[in-house]
Amino acid sequence: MDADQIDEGRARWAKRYAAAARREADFTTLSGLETEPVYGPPEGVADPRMERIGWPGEFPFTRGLYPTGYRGRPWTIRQFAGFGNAEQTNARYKMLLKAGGGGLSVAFDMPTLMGRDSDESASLGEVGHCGVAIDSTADMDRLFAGIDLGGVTTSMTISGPAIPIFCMYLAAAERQGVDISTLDGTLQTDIHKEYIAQKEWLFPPEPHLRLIGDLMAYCAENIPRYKPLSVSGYHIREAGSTAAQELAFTLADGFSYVELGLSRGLDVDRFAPGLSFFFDAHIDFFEEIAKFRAARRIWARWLRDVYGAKTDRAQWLRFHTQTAGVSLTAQQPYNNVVRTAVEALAAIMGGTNSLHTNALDETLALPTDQSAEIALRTQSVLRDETGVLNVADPLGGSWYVEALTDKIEAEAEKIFLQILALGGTAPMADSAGRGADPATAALDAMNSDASSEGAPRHEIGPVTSGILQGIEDGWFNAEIAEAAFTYQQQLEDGTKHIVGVTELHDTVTPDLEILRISGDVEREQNAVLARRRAGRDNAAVDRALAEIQAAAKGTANLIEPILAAARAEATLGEICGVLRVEWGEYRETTGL
Ligand SMILES: C[C@H](C(=O)O)C(=O)SCCNC(=O)CCNC(=O)[C@H](O)C(C)(C)COP(=O)(O)OP(=O)(O)OC[C@H]1O[C@@H](n2cnc3c(N)ncnc32)[C@H](O)[C@@H]1OP(=O)(O)O
Repeated sequence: MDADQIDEGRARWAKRYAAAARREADFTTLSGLETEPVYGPPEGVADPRMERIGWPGEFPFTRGLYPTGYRGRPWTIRQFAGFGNAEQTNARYKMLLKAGGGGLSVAFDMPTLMGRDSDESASLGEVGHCGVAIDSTADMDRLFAGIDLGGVTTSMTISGPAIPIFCMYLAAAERQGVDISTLDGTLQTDIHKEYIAQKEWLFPPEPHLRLIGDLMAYCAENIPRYKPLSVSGYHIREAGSTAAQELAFTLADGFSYVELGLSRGLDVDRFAPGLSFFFDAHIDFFEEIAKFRAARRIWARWLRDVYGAKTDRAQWLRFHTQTAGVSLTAQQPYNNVVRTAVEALAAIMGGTNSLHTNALDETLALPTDQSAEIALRTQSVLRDETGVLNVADPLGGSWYVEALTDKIEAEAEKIFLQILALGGTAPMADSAGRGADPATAALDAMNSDASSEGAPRHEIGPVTSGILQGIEDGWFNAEIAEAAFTYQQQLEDGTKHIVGVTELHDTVTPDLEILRISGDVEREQNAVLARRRAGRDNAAVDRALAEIQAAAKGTANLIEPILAAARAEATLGEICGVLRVEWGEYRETTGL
């Protein structure tokens, strides 16, 4: 880019910055030096990289979504939490909010994640262990008692039974007197990553995608601020992928949800702002920063050029980050505070919108009050003491970070080509012999005759076709397993290191006191559930379940009937049970 174009860009940014809302705060260094809100190439100097780097707040958003960076608003401190019963978790939420948490994030227990009631035999021994047990709307009432759902953004981490849980949340908000059309928050809902990595699905992919399409349509129409999807790379990375695989698989999943929205006739500028993302912040500081910056750039380009999004908001990639659970060690666990701080700093340098910092004991159990407080304060220290809020994208222009951002983007594009090929889209090199561009190939496929022979599944989108085929073939599993195996070998042959595990074993650190969940939680939850079933209007529940069944057999949007069932205190197991009968359960093909 020549010097004039760069200077025009700087002037454009300065205008937007001046017009944007900013916090009144001190943005000098610790010793009082003034800082600029953003730095760029010296005036009058050309830089060919600027096409890809740009300025904060404008396409391709490599440097962030806002001209003000964190001067406008710091990231949201959003600590993922849930354990035991709804009252115990409610107390933890109040503690987190009092201690400076900016938003809520619900961790559900395994029976809830699998769409089962606490008193089903499959739930035995699991109730309240890895999160909170939610059986029906009354549990949501208890979970958020004393917390105004109209005044807080809540993220709910659940994908298989996301829709019934969402409906219970809406019903609980209604009971608080909140106008549900004003709700803001995020539901994970990302079923692709369940098949690819986390393995908590209920049904085969097609009915799950139908449910997600129903949810996207419902939210775009009725709850415009709500984010019905948090497209998640976290679990892909934690399962052992590389950074580039995490980036590529996650963005491809995101493209697939865009294709789903388009296939339902929805307006991309209306529904795309509801797609948010969730990434891992692993321990390689610079690689992670590059990954986050590349993510924004790739997403903006595909949304504009392939899927036709016109507004900034529809081109924005907004993301939550969690520090890498898999990088924590049971050995010398206090070192985990250091790892988490470095990973959190990478997320911040990468411009995360929301952040969870892991607690030092999370590799052993759910956090205690004390370890949860240290995790939260790790973010407070970074935010309030280190000066990271002063400058947008402070590493932008670094030779290393920009080169790594380009490299990881190129790696992701190679993977997009593989995914497209799995779905039957065969991108061609251009006439000049340059490599195939996956975005162009996807666009061509989108525009091709959907019903033409040899274009399998293009009616659902070229990326979706590839993902579904990759899931069916076990391709994603195999790719992730291969990457995990390579890393494990590198640890064993001494190429890579983990302090306290592969080296430096001696320690004076005693064992940690960890949080243990009493078996009483399960017994009490089951007793409460039995009383609730006996006390509700069972005829109304039966009617609501029959409505769900009828809608599932046809094509009507399922949100309203599931919401009616949630209002009637139908349980999660009952709602999912009806759908299991209609749609069956998914069994994966495994293979390495
Ligand atoms: C591992 C574990 C497991 O598997 O068990 C998990 O999955 S845990 C998974 C846990 N997952 C999560 O917690 C997901 C969390 N995700 C989210 O909260 C969301 O989807 C998010 C990433 C978009 C973040 O939403 P948020 O509300 O916290 O933050 P936002 O970035 O949207 O900012 C809030 C508002 O401030 C505005 N805003 C922000 N920064 C600026 C700025 N500099 N200038 C002007 N306005 C600004 C935004 O546009 C928005 O307003 P407006 O709305 O008007 O634009």
